[in-house]
Parts: sequence; structure tokens; C-alpha cells
Amino acid sequence: MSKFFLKNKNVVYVGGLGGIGIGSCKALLAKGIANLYIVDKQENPNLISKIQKENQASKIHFCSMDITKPDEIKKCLTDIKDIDVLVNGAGICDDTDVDKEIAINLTGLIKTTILAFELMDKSKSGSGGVIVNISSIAGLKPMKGKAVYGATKHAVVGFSRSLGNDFYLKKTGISVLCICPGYTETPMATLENVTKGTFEYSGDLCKEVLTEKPQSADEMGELLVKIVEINKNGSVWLCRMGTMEEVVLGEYEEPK
Ligand SMILES: NC(=O)c1ccc[n+]([C@@H]2O[C@H](COP(=O)([O-])OP(=O)(O)OC[C@H]3O[C@@H](n4cnc5c(N)ncnc54)[C@H](O)[C@@H]3O)[C@@H](O)[C@H]2O)c1
Ligand SMILES: CCCCCCO
Repeated sequence: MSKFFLKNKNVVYVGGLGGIGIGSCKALLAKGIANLYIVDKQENPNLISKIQKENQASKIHFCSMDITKPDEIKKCLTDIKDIDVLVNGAGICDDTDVDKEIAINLTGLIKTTILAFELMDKSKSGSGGVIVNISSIAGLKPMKGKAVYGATKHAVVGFSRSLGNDFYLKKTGISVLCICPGYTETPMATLENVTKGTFEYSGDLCKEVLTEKPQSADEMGELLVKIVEINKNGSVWLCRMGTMEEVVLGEYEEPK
């Protein structure tokens, strides 16, 4: 796998106005990307113009998209020409609304990834590139208090690893990376949010994720950029307390 150079590239960040989204967009812009398409449910014009003012060498665009609505995914992504990097970074952490949590964290991510494969495919009208799916540490270990959230994040790991193989890379030129952040200081990581557990009595179990020393969204963004630049297809990365490590998960090949 060759190193990926972000300079002059076009990056689409779904969930880009979120905590990790903003931290990552700042780090991506610092690499001299040409265009940043911030995709999110609701625009924040003041924040976007602030980011543009601070990064005048790049062009910042905004596309409003509810990831639970396939027609909005299609409209948003097909309006963007030449996607080099797509980050699927939208998500909620609320086990009290199973359908919504699965629709955003999993179904929406899957549909966005599949459409991005179509648009980025070098054997079609694309030029290949990198897709980054944001899972969680909850995608690598049990999340006792939030089993549904953990299920969506385990699924993101499995989905990303299943697409991140040489066959698809050779045909499409697209690599797929999976990032599993640990506790990161963002609007999601509030006690109120974290304790929206699977059962009404799950609250204390949910708080376990808060025992870890948190990392900042900016630290997470710097790690995301490093992982994109390494660009190891099918790789899974645990990013916690400002450090990153590749997580080697078994292939479990049947004995010959
Ligand atoms: N903060 C953490 O500790 C942590 C840890 C591990 C993984 N994560 C994951 O990182 C990602 C970003 O989380 P964050 O902490 O920045 O949270 P956040 O709440 O700050 O950001 C989430 C973003 O997703 C967007 N979003 C939500 N529903 C959407 C929808 N229907 N359509 C489009 N966009 C939608 C929100 O508008 C927001 O911009 C999530 O997938 C989350 O599960 C966060
Ligand atoms: C501690 C922040 C909320 C839990 C997110 C783990 O993906």
C-alpha cells in the first residue's frame, strides 16, 4: 500500500461539524487539501466561515445531509466531483433509540460507503482514493451499558475490514481504513449522552467509558491524518489518549 498524500486532494467529511469532525478537518486542512466538503445535518455558517478564514488556501464547502435519508446521501455525494478521501464520521450514542442509532451509525455509513465506492471507482469515472470509517473502542470490546451502540461499532469494523481487501483495491483503487477512537472530548461525550444505556438500569455500566483519560478532538484529528497518510488498506486503528496503534484482528482462515 502506498503512502497517501493529502496535499491538493478533495476531502468529504460526513459529520464534519461534530467534535471529532472539526478536530479532523483542522488537521486535514493543515495538510493543504484543495477542497473540504463538510457534510452534516445542519449548517453552522459562522463556524464554516471561521474555518474558511483560517484556511484560505483551501476551499470549504458545506452540504446538508441526513445520513438516514438515502436520497440526501445521493444528492450530496453526486454533486461533489472528484472525491479523493471520504470520512464517515457521523454518529450518535443513544441506546434508547435503537432504530435511529442503527440508521445513523450503521445503515447510513454502509449506504454512504457503497455509493462512494461507485463514485470513486477508478474503473468507472472515479480516480480511487481512501474511505475512512469511524468506529469506536466500543467496536473492539464489549460496551456493557450500550450494547446497541457497541453492535453498530463492531459492525463498522467488520464492514470496513470486509471491503479493505486487495481485490477491491486493485479494481477500484479505493482503500478502506477503520478508526476506533477511545474517549474523546466532544459534545457526544457528555454524562447525559453516555448514560443513555440499553436498559434504564445500564447507567452505571455506561460510565465505564469515562474512566479513561480523555483525548482532545484535535489530538484525534492529528491521528486520523497520520492513519490516512499510512493508508494501509483494511487496517483498524485504536486511537486513545492521543496515541494510535494498529489493531491486528484474526483472519480465522479455515485450516487447509
Ligand atoms: N467522542 C468519543 O469519545 C467517541 C469515541 C469513539 C467513537 N466516537 C465516534 O466518533 C464519531 C464522531 O463522534 P463525536 O464524538 O465527534 O460526536 P458529535 O456528536 O460531536 O458529532 C457527531 C456528528 O454526527 C452528526 N450526525 C448525527 N446524526 C446525523 C445524521 N442523521 N446525518 C448526518 N450527520 C449526523 C452530528 O450532526 C455531528 O456533527 C461518531 O461516530 C462516534 O460514535 C466518538
Ligand atoms: C465516552 C464518549 C462516548 C462513548 C463513545 C464511545 O464510542
